[in-house]
Amino acid sequence: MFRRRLTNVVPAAVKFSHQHNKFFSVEAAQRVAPLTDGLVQSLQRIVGNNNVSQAMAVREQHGKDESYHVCAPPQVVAFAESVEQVSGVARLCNEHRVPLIPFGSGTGLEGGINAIKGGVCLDVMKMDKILAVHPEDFDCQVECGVTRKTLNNYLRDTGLWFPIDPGADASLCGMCSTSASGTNAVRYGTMRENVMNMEVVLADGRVIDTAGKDRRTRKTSAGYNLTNLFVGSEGTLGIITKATLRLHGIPESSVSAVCSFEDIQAAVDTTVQVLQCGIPMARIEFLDEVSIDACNKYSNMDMRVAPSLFLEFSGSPKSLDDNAEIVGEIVKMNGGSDFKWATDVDERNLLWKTRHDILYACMALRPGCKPYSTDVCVPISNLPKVVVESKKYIDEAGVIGPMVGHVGDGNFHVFFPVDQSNPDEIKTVHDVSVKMALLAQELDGTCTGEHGIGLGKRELLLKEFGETGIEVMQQLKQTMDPNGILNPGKVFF
Ligand SMILES: Cc1cc2c(cc1C)N(C[C@H](O)[C@H](O)[C@H](O)COP(=O)(O)OP(=O)(O)OC[C@H]1O[C@@H](n3cnc4c(N)ncnc43)[C@H](O)[C@@H]1O)c1[nH]c(=O)[nH]c(=O)c1N2
Ligand SMILES: CC(C)CC(=O)C(=O)O
Ligand SMILES: [Mn+2]
Repeated sequence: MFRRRLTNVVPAAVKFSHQHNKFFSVEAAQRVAPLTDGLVQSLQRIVGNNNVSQAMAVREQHGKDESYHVCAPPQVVAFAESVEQVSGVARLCNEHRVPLIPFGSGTGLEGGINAIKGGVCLDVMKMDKILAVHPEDFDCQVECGVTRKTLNNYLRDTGLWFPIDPGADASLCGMCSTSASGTNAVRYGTMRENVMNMEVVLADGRVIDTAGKDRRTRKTSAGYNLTNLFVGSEGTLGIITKATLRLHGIPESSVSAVCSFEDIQAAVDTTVQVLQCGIPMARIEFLDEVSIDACNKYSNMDMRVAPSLFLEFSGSPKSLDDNAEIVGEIVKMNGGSDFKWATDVDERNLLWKTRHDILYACMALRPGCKPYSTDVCVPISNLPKVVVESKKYIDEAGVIGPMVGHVGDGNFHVFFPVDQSNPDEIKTVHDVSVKMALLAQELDGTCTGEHGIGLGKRELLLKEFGETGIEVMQQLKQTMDPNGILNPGKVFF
């Protein structure tokens, strides 16, 4: 049979292995078996001719996310329009032992969609229907391509919203697959707490509902928790085609504020004390002085350039006043000042848009660079130590590393703007990132609170779980995907 060779044109790139402390080229990992014309034709039969593309521009667009990980294009991109098509593509790839990579909105930060072993990228964004909203039960069901902003626009007149808010307008099933969260997690939890059920296509094309068909209960004791097995599985165990999500009532009133501190210790101590007092914060986000400076420039703001907290209170007007007063006292006790209140909706939206755009503000500090981001999360009482030590690591390494954090969850990020083509630079920031993660792990924390493992944190996962823990995960993977077709090379080596 005639075989067409689809070469993977991958820019010279490096992948760092700290186990062996050396660099090796991603290109080596990219030498993959060619796809047959027959397989491409079968794909066209399943999803339609117009939904299969081998154009280089389309492949490159699907071979990278928003991070510094170098583009690794799939050999072909297929666009699915129904669960039957997703199932057909999975069955085909499984029969032919071809890698299959689910693709949402491509906003991930750990190289989760990069096709490091070639294969078929399955873009599911055309499956974008909001299937049901049950306002009386506070839940809804969406197809995988619906984004969080589309859902919230749709819900606008219901008095309900879906609060999980990664800065990007990500697909809701991509968010399930990375266990995403954001600035509202301190009040509403992460994707884990807000997904009730999912329809998932398995590697061999079978379709399951993780909590049983049409189940949408607040609680369940029925069998194993398959829903939470798939949340955070990063496309390695199945393709999520629908999600049933919890909704929440829009609070009666909200007010936001910014306040600043002399040093980062004071800002983070304030956070810990506020939470320990049991104040039900709607949001509490930390930005260091480098981030504030970047925001001022990018978002045209005039905040004092100092370590700061962005706060939000919500609830009844009376509870807002009471809580804001207590927090004000704690801020003052820690030497904080310069409270700026945002009461009307436009002012509040501007403040949170500034926060959500921070990645782009920080990237503007070094135009042309890409973000390498850290994501450690620790028990709240250990947060001050990890933040302060991390700042020292950044300063010692002499790199640009703005810090921002969902500190109410014990989670924060450093964004390093890096030149993707400079291995020395990547190694320098990687070393800082590993030191931070090891410290967090030592202090009962995790290397990733919300971005996932992808390509970038596989060795840290081994550290976090130990060999037996990883072995159990690999046994699960082997059971569910015996031919290893689903997003190979992610989460584990
Ligand atoms: C500016 C900005 C700001 C933020 C963030 C990004 C950016 C660009 N993020 C990260 C990102 O938005 C988050 O990881 C999303 O969950 C990714 O969703 P996508 O749909 O883009 O998945 P994307 O397409 O990038 O895929 C990510 C992973 O999920 C898998 N996948 C995607 N769809 C799937 C499906 N239907 N079934 C199975 N697997 C699937 C992919 O294979 C891949 O492994 C983030 N995150 C966060 O948690 N908190 C934050 O604060 C932010 N902030
Ligand atoms: C670190 C990032 C790039 C995005 C993020 O998670 C955030 O802004 O909170
Ligand atoms: Mn974040």
